[in-house]
Amino acid sequence: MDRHEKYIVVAFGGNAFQTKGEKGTPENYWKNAYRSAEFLVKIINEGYKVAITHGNGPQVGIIAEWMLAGKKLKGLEVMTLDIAGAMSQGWLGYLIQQSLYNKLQEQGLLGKVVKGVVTIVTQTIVDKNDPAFQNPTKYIGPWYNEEEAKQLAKEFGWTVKPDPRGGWRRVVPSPDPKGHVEIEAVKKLLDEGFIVIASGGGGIPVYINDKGLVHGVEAVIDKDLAGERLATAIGAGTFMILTDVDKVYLNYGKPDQKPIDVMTVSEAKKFYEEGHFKPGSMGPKVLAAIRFIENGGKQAIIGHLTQAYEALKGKAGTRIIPD
Ligand SMILES: NC(=O)OP(=O)(O)O
Repeated sequence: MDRHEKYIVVAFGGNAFQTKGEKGTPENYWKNAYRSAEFLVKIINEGYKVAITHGNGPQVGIIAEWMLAGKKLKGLEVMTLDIAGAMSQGWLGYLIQQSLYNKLQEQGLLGKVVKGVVTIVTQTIVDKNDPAFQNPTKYIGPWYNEEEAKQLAKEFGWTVKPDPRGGWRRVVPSPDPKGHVEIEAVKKLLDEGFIVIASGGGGIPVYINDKGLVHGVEAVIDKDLAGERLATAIGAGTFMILTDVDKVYLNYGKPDQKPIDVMTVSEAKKFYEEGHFKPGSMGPKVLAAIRFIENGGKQAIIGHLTQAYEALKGKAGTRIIPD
């Protein structure tokens, strides 16, 4: 596939909305969304056509808990996890959409550099027989202590596991994304000069039946793996994954940890197979980067949200490039 040098997919991690130790108040969500928008504006101002995706792990779990609270207090019905995923796309998409619109407006870029910002409720196709449905691995919602987590598991039939980052959390199935139902709309809007927020939270997991009809399934897809599908499908030259660490590291967290500035896709695969990158953390990010390059992408970048612009210029983050 032809690659468009100036098309870029940017994947926002959790710190785009909430930073460590901070309460999840609306004020904090807005503050962080505006901060994230600021980094994007610098990239947009250089003529990049930007599609944005984002995580939803904490929020989709919180939505599920709000529903359970509503059931307990008022007997309200609980929606399924795919519907909770759709809600999270609206919640987080709205925050990015409005903050980015306002930043572009303030800087006189709206109507000149871009026509507008739009969020697409995006459905991500998975295989309904994906073995991931039998082995929940995706952490969602808040962190608990072991006792609380086990009590909630008993009460609501959840699966809970210790999180390598500390504490215990609910885990749900996370099937491998294949593509997006709305991809042609994403391409059209980008070509027409809109900034597009798509595949939020990895997209709403759906399968397509033998009549070609779409149906939701209960899961949460990894946003970086789904972001790769998006970046490859639109022919983006660059796929940038923004998180809360400055670079990819070998032996991360150990006394001999070593930051990586640049690695070829073969080197990335070797390190991945050697187990340098933790599942549920750097693992899927590096895997998404490997897939992007193997599918014809020019560069994948993994770096800190606040260094997005510098990373795009090769002055920060880790670049994964073809051999
Ligand atoms: N869906 C998803 O991958 O979300 P997080 O990145 O927040 O875990």
